[in-house]
Parts: sequence; C-alpha cells; structure tokens
Amino acid sequence: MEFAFDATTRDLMERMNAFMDEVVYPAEPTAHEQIQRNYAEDSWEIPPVIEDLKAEAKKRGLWNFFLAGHPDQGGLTNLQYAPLAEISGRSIQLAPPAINCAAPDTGNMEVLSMFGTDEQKKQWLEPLLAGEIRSAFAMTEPDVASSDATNIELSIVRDGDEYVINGRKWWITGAMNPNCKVFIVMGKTDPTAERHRQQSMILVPRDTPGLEVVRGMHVMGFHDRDHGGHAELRFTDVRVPASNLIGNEGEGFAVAQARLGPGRIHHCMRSIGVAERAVQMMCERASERVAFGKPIADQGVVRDWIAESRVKLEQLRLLTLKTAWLMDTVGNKGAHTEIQAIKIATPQTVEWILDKAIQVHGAGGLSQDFPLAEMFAGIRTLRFADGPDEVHKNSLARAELKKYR
Ligand SMILES: Cc1cc2nc3c(=O)[nH]c(=O)nc-3n(C[C@H](O)[C@H](O)[C@H](O)COP(=O)(O)OP(=O)(O)OC[C@H]3O[C@@H](n4cnc5c(N)ncnc54)[C@H](O)[C@@H]3O)c2cc1C
Repeated sequence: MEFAFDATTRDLMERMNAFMDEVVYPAEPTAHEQIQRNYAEDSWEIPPVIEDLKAEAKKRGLWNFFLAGHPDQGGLTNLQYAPLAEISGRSIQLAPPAINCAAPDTGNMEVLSMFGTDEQKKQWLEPLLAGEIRSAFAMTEPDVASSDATNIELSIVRDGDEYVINGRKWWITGAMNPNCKVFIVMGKTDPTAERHRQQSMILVPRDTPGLEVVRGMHVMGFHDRDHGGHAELRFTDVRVPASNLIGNEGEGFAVAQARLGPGRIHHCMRSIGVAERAVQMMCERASERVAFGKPIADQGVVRDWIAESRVKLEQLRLLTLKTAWLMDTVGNKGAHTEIQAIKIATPQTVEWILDKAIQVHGAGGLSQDFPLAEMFAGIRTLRFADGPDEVHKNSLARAELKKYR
C-alpha cells in the first residue's frame, strides 16, 4: 500500500484549503440566509451564492476532480481525489457543488462518459461537466422494496422510434431543482428476461410531457433545499426517442453497478470532512463554555469523546485511502469488499461523532443555529442511499464465509 500524496495532490490540497478559507467559509452565512428564504418562500432554486462559488472555483482550476481516468477534464485518480473531497466535506452544502463534484451529477456524468453515445454526450454530458445544468438518477420506487433493484416496476416499452414510460419513483435527489434538466431513469424493458437483464436506463428530459414532479420528500424535517431536495416523480405515457436509451436494452443493472462503486466512496470521503468539522466545533465549543466551575473541555467524559472521535476518524480515513488506492490499482471490482466495508463503517462512525458534538453544544446543537443537526440527518440518510447497510453487510459476509467453506 502506498498512500503518500503526490506533488499534484499536495498542490491541489493547498489551493483547495485556500479556496475554503478565502471563499467558501465566508459564504456560509449568506448561503444559510438564502436557504432559510427558500424554506419561507417554498422555493427550490439553488442558493445563488453557489453560482458565485462555482465561478471562482473554475477560475482557480478546482473543477471536476471526481472524473477518474479523464485528466483532460480535471479528473484525478481516486487516491488523489480522496483528500480533496474530504476538504470539500467540511462545508458539505457549498463546496462539493462549487467544484462540480456533487452527487448525483457525478455518478450521472460517469455513466454518460462510460456508456453514452456521442449525441448523448454532446447534449447532456458537456453541459454537466461545464456546471451549466444539473441532473438526477431515478431508480427507487415507493411501491416496491428498492434495495433489491430487480423489484423495480417502472415500465419502458418500445413503440416504433420511441420508448413509452409509465411508473412512479421517489427519493430522487436533486429533482426539485428547476435547473435539474435531465433524469437517468431505470425501469424494465423486458420483465420476462433473466432477473438481471430485465432493466434498462433511459434519459428523460425534465420538460417531457407526462413527467410530473409531485413533491419534495423531507429528511427528518429537513428539505435539503440547498441541493434540490429529493422528489417523488410520476411518469404517465412519457415518450422519448429510442436513441435516449443508455447502452442496450437489458444493460440497466450492469450500468447501475458501474455507477455505484465510485459514488459510494465519494460519499465516504466527504463524510470524513463532515466529521472533521464536527470535531473542530466540539473542541471550540467545549473550550468556550464553563459548567460547574471548569471549562466543559476539562470534563473527563468530553475528553473521552474527543479522543475517541480522533481515533475513529483516523481509522476511517485509512480505510478510505486503502479503498481508493485499490480502486486505482486493481479496479472497482477488485476493491468491492473494501468499498462495502467503508460504505458500512462511515455513516455509523460519523453519526457517533456528530452525536457527541451535538451533546457538547447543549440544546443549541439540535437547533437551526448550528449545522450539526442537519449534518446528522444528512449522514443518517447514507445508511439507505446507495443501498441499506444490511444489504452490504450480507454481501460482505457472503464473501467472507466463502473463504472458509
Ligand atoms: C436522502 C436520500 C436520497 C436518496 N437519493 C436517491 C436517488 O437519488 N435516486 C434513487 O433512485 N434513490 C435514492 N434514494 C433511495 C435509496 O437508494 C433507497 O432508499 C434504498 O436503496 C433502499 O430502498 P428502500 O427505501 O425501498 O428500502 P427497502 O428495499 O424497502 O428496504 C427496507 C429495509 O429492509 C431491510 N433489508 C432489505 N434488504 C435486506 C437484506 N438483504 N438483508 C437484511 N435486511 C434487508 C433493510 O433494513 C432496509 O433498510 C435516496 C434515499 C435517501 C434517504
């Protein structure tokens, strides 16, 4: 294992840290105000300050790091990207979109770059890479247990030069944002085929007749209005050209698998940044306030939380770096077990750290005056997003048992 950061990474880390200090952190109060206004006015527009941050990030050459294998577009290796994604996670609402490295667009851009036709790339990938539009990925359905993607029921039926789409989706991240211009939709083209060959993926532009954005879902009371929420969608006789299919009929499951490996580790990298911010806040708050005659930081139990947080964080970071290094050296398939391990470990560890940071803040930690409660809700969702913990544990245990049977 060789995790030492190379000169390119060290240079980018320095520039990224400068961008955070000079531009991103100072923009947080404005963003908070704009997001609160969105709640009050029931608007799903992305806070305008993010456009300013994007322009500045682009100018500084901090753009599209996630696109492994495409250095011409700014893409880095997974190991190079890991510390940069972590730094962006310290301001989780602002920095990832500022550098055009936010989910779900990153996964969608990977899909288009791997499986898209020249025409699809021109129409959708180019504006996504330029940060001009955003996109969403629609797989989960309200009516079936969607952790098992073979359950998906939305139908995609060929009719001449078109496909006709009918069905429902929910939890579609980013879809409330009016600038989310295209959906990658997974459905069934052949329900009679072998279980993993029934599904296909298709591009559906937002303005297609019959596509209805029904409502935004709430996450423990938060709407995630900073990044376009999570929408319920209804498709009623939605017609798109046959050329909108991604890959061939029956390849949807394979495309979904290819999409999820990098996406899962990117969440982990950013979540480590979330946890670092929480530790910083915990230490600062504990040092500022006095209870029962001494600073809260001098209470043994608080020191225990701070020490445990540091130990857990270092363990998490090392496993993330090992996974990134494996993805770069033996490929996403070869790193499958580690991707699952880090996907399982990260949310539960970061939840633990956030819980302690909230406790140190007293009741204020649960309130809108600090970002901790919203960060907690966001991290909690990662135990479902990209598949629930239990599914990953099952699969990891299966691989482990295989060694001894
Ligand atoms: C904030 C957020 C954003 C999301 N964004 C998107 C998005 O952009 N696009 C999208 O398509 N989806 C998205 N999702 C949906 C997410 O991918 C699904 O919630 C997830 O795949 C689980 O599917 P489900 O909710 O239907 O749970 P179900 O499949 O109904 O599972 C329920 C529970 O059953 C248990 N279970 C299931 N399988 C097993 C097993 N093999 N072993 C043991 N227990 C098991 C688990 O405890 C699981 O939590 C998002 C979810 C959230 C919360």
